[in-house]
Amino acid sequence: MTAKSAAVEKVMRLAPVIPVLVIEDIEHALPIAEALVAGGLPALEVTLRTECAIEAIKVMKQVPGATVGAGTVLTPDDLAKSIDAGAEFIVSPGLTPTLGEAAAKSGIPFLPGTANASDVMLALELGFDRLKFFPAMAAGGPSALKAISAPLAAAKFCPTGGVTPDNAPDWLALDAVLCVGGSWMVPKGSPDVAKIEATARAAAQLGSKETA
Ligand SMILES: O=C(O)C(=O)C[C@H](O)[C@H](O)COP(=O)(O)O
Repeated sequence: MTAKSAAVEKVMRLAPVIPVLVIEDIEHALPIAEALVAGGLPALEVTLRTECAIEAIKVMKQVPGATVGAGTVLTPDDLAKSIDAGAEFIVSPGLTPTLGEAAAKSGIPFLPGTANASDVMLALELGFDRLKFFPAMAAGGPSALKAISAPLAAAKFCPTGGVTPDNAPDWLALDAVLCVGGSWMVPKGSPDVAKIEATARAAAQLGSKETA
């Protein structure tokens, strides 16, 4: 494993699933984070897709046991804002040299997005080998990732995008997969915390990868 990716691997091994969160109302941030952590999913990815996302990162960090990261980080500016808010890891749907260099310079655990062999080769060139595979199902599903990782065995992945409780076991069965990401635990709208906790608990049982 590369030195740059060691810290993000720790985040990937916290649980089999990283919930991908779109927080529309800041009042939802705390109850959602509490329910997910109580259900056994401590790593939380707050996407920078909504106005209150940065505030939501700050709020969720107050939950004991939560490891809160920023998702949909597209630019060095997004990266800086996320770090200022206290994000503990960074997820991006893709990878550019500019973003990769900024993330490396900051030293924050970084999970860049890749969708094909060339993306993975760029990530490896930049020193990252713990990667998001996005959009996981649309990019070909488990068979595509299996094929990509045959010649690029140094890379390990968090497939995200179209992952469901039904197909997650197929992903988690791959040697190249350390965890998956998904939004299914937290549907849109006012949070039903009991339901979120129960869905999180089921997700946490999906089969975690022990540290080798
Ligand atoms: O926002 C980002 O940074 C992304 O890369 C996209 C998200 O990871 C997916 O949209 C989650 O996918 P679903 O679980 O299918 O909802």
